[in-house]
Amino acid sequence: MSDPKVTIIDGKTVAQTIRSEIAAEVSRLSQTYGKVPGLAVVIVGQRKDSQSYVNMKRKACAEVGIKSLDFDLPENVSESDLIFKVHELNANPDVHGILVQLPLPKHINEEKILTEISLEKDVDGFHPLNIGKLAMKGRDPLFVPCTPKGCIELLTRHGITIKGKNAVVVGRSNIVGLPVSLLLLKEDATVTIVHSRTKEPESIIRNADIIIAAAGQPAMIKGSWIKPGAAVIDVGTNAVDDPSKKSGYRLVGDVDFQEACKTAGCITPVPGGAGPMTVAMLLKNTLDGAKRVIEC
Ligand SMILES: NC(=O)C1=CN([C@@H]2O[C@H](COP(=O)(O)OP(=O)(O)OC[C@H]3O[C@@H](n4cnc5c(N)ncnc54)[C@H](OP(=O)(O)O)[C@@H]3O)[C@@H](O)[C@H]2O)C=CC1
Ligand SMILES: Nc1nc(=O)c2c([nH]1)NC[C@@H]1CN(c3ccc(C(=O)N[C@@H](CCC(=O)O)C(=O)O)cc3)C=[N+]21
Repeated sequence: MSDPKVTIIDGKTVAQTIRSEIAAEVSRLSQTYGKVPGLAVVIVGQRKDSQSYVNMKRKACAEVGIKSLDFDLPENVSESDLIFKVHELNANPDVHGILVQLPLPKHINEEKILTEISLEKDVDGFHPLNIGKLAMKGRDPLFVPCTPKGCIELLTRHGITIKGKNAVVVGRSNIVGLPVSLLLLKEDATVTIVHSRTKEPESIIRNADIIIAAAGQPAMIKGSWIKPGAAVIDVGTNAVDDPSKKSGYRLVGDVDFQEACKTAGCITPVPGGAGPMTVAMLLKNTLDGAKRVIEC
């Protein structure tokens, strides 16, 4: 049993609310201008997890009225053919957002591909210039990466103040840990980043008012590492074997959820926390990108 004082942050419900708001805006655009936002999703190869994420995005687009265009390229596609595809999408006026699903196969230079995506269509917010602006004081990127944006949205929609708080981010990847740290800093938190070389992570995490876990390590953060009352956003999405499930696995976060519920003030579950928010923020970024073009 969890402590009755803990609030479970229901990302699925918040995401659903945001999706309804987006659907209303899409319908307004469609009625006023006869145009709808378009999202192009490029996927290279047959990774099962990538296919499943892309399916979720496709379904979410359909639900809010965003037109989704899917491009499945073979695992052995050349870097130049992938760049050609990106350029084609950059030039396509029906496309307002371009997402190239990561990770890419080893023979393709990820940085090169992400740099080729038009800044105005970079709905993942992974273009180096968008990330650079996120890192700089007084600059605003055109797009903020979806998972980090979703984490902040979950905190603010639950009335959790970020300003002046000690925030600890576990992980420093380009797609989650680093951008969420930059975003928390922009929101005036005091930010510490824990990574695989950090000595004594427990004592650092124990000092956190806000914990963002994005290490990809199942249940590595124990209940005893959490300061009483802390807000915990668990981005980790780890598949662990579970023979009792039809799929043979279940998803767990980076935080030991059962234990953490005894100490945390509020916490996101996995699944149903940060994941659905990522998809909602992708739709929001696509809508915002489309509005900049359609309403100009
Ligand atoms: N819910 C969602 O929307 C999303 C969920 N995810 C999930 O989030 C998790 C992280 O993803 P991603 O950022 O892409 O992963 P990466 O593997 O790219 O990065 C993991 C980061 O965690 C650090 N790390 C690894 N082990 C430890 C440890 N024992 N202690 C402290 N830090 C550690 C690594 O440190 P170092 O840099 O030193 O190697 C690295 O910075 C995964 O479970 C992924 O599935 C990811 C994207 C979106
Ligand atoms: N260019 C790019 N952009 C990304 O944003 C991106 C990417 N590449 N590569 C992979 C990661 C991972 N990611 C997730 C999105 C949604 C859920 C999600 O909705 N998860 C559900 C569960 C899903 C399930 O049941 O399988 C949940 O947590 O409730 C998870 C993970 C986006 N990523």
